[in-house]
Amino acid sequence: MSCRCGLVGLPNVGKSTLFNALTAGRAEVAGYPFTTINPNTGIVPVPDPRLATLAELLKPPKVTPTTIEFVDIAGLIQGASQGEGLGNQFLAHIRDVDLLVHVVRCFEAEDIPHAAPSLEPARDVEVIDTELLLADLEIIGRQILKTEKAAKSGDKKTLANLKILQRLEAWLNEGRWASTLVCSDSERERLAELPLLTRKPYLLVANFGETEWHNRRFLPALEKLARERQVPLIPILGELEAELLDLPPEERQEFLAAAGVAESGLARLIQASYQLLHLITFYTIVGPEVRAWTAPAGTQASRCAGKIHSDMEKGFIKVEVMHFADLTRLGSAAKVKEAGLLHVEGRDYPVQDGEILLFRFQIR
Ligand SMILES: Nc1ncnc2c1ncn2[C@@H]1O[C@H](COP(=O)(O)OP(=O)(O)OP(=O)(O)O)[C@@H](O)[C@H]1O
Ligand SMILES: [Mg+2]
Repeated sequence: MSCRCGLVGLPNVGKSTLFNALTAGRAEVAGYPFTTINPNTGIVPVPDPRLATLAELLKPPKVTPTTIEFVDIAGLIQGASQGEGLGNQFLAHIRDVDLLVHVVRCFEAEDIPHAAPSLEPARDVEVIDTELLLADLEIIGRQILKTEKAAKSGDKKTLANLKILQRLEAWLNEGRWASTLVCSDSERERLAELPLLTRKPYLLVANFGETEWHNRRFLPALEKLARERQVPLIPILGELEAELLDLPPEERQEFLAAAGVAESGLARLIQASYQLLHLITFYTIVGPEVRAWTAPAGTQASRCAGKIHSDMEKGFIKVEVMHFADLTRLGSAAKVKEAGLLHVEGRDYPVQDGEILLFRFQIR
């Protein structure tokens, strides 16, 4: 399923710190570059107010949130696309993820070396983004060479391929991202076959120290950049949030509030990632368990059943559907049915975000 979020950025910007804060994990964190070499992977529960409301209403013994996966990747440096650092190897790890979470350092610390002569987050973002663009340009360049040879035959489809590749090359050369190139469906399909980094959904995380959080020194430049690029920007006190993990959740909130943070940046990051991946949440209420599940928007009911159990997909008969909003407004499944708001759908039904599903199936 498509929901792997990769933490990328320069070395020593706090990727592993953030990963640990997200996953309550124990990835190695240290004040020297390239601490992380092999990617760390962790499964993270998705904070979900609707699930909390269902739990409150139905009081089931067991409540299971849905999850999303984060991958802590090694730091990239300038020249990575040319093999600097562990260059291409790290880029390969980035190709494996579905979403790029670009972590940028917004904390001064003399004892923690920075990959650039000064701390300038907006420029640091450009350094990494340029490497991603260059890596894509290399792929496109190779494809163009190959396609040019093949196009000599005059084959129409090959000529069309060549055209979109050349258009994308010019676009990337202007510093723009493959994801923003306007193209036809068939062109999009062609580009989807290539392992391009700049086609992936992308968001920026600004990892602040407490001093910088309060003086807001780096924020305006990053906000401007995020606006221009039309990407979400999530400011976060990464180290503080990682340290608070040892405390019970209520106390965490108190500490964050004391540091001037209204809402945990981690929760915002998880939710933003979820949205960018165009995922929906559906719910099941079976026996003692209320559970949230994730699927890409538009997934058919039988495929959703398959996420729960392959037998449910194979033996799918129908699905009874009600909406979260109706259940919480009316208070019980019986009342939803009485009001005529429970509908029965077949295997091709595209499941909507917030629906509560009861699958009917036979074991074959
Ligand atoms: N918000 C922050 N404020 C202050 N220090 C921080 C913050 N976030 C991380 N650090 C410190 O920065 C150092 C580098 O952190 P970390 O190992 O998480 O970076 P990384 O990006 O994973 O590095 P690498 O690319 O080498 O794996 C650590 O000493 C960590 O404690
Ligand atoms: Mg690391």
